[in-house]
Amino acid sequence: MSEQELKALRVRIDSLDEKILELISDRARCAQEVARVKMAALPAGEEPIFYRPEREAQVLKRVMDRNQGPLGNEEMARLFREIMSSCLALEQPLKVAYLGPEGTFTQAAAMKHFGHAVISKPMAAIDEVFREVAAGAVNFGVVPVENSTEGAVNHTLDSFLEHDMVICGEVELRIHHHLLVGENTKTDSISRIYSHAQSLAQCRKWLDAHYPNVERVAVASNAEAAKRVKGEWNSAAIAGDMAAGLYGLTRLAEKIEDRPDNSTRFLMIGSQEVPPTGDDKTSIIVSMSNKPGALHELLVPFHENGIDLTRIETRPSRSGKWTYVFFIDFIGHHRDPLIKAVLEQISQEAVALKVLGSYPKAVL
Ligand SMILES: O=C(O)C(=O)C[C@]1(C(=O)O)C=C[C@@H](O)C=C1
Repeated sequence: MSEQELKALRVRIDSLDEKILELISDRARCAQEVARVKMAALPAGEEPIFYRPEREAQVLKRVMDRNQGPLGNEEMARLFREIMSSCLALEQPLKVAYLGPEGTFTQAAAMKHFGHAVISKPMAAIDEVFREVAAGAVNFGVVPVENSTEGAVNHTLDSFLEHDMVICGEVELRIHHHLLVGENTKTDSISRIYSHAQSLAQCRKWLDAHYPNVERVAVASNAEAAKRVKGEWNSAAIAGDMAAGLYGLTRLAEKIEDRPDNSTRFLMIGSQEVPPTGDDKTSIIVSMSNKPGALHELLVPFHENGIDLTRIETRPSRSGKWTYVFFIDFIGHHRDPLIKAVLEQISQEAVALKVLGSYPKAVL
């Protein structure tokens, strides 16, 4: 390519950037207008709701449907995700609590779902995220709920039994783990490997093969593990990209998770109900009486009405020995007439039924 061709292309890029800049600014002004309209339409004394997850899901889906490349759908949606995040911040900057410290996969999930224009607050434990949301100190919380290799995150499920919380979104994140060390650490000097228990479990086979005799130490999060090894010459951490970058660590080995499709699903929790989008999921908690066939009775209405269950999890109910609650996720919104009827049917047999929330299926 000649210098002249390159110059001409850069002139074109400059001119396109100017148009994009103008269009983004136009869009941001529109969002400011939206905020004005939302405030004007408000009955006296009510708090305006600026964040509209159902609308955001529609915007991102529309972008993906219309995209003709060369950028991929996910890439394009990610760009629009950030534009929308900045537009919302003009209306109202969202405050989001997540399972910290900084650099955790939960923080990465929060950014993937809300974009980077939020005020994010790391919390030390899952229960603290719930409490922060319940206290109204933040608008939303982000917590992990299940991993494709290791299963349910029980702390999160149990927190739903203790707090009245609405699930208003979900996001899935591909989890890649790396073996990270500080500047002066050599491969053969490692005598301890820190990580979160779930991450150690997700890399169990790799660790057995490469570091069978090295002590594995479970800590509160992978970011906490990364933070520790920064100052220790004989230890390593298992953590992801964000933590590696944040603490300036070196990757001794990359993508060491045992399963290449290792993914974690995260939930957004708040107090705001989300209207239907036509492509939603619902999460419920049900407790049945302790009698033979109870689980069958619970599942029959879903089967008979052709409702797609995406997950069922059992946890001790905490209100009696050997009694259980079921966490069930299924496709549909609790305001859909068919889902309404099914929930009605189940509640007649159930000891208790609580809808945790209906929310748009993850777009990104
Ligand atoms: O449509 C709205 O209600 C808006 O506030 C605009 C907008 C956007 O930028 O598209 C911004 C924030 C909302 O969460 C959803 C969409």
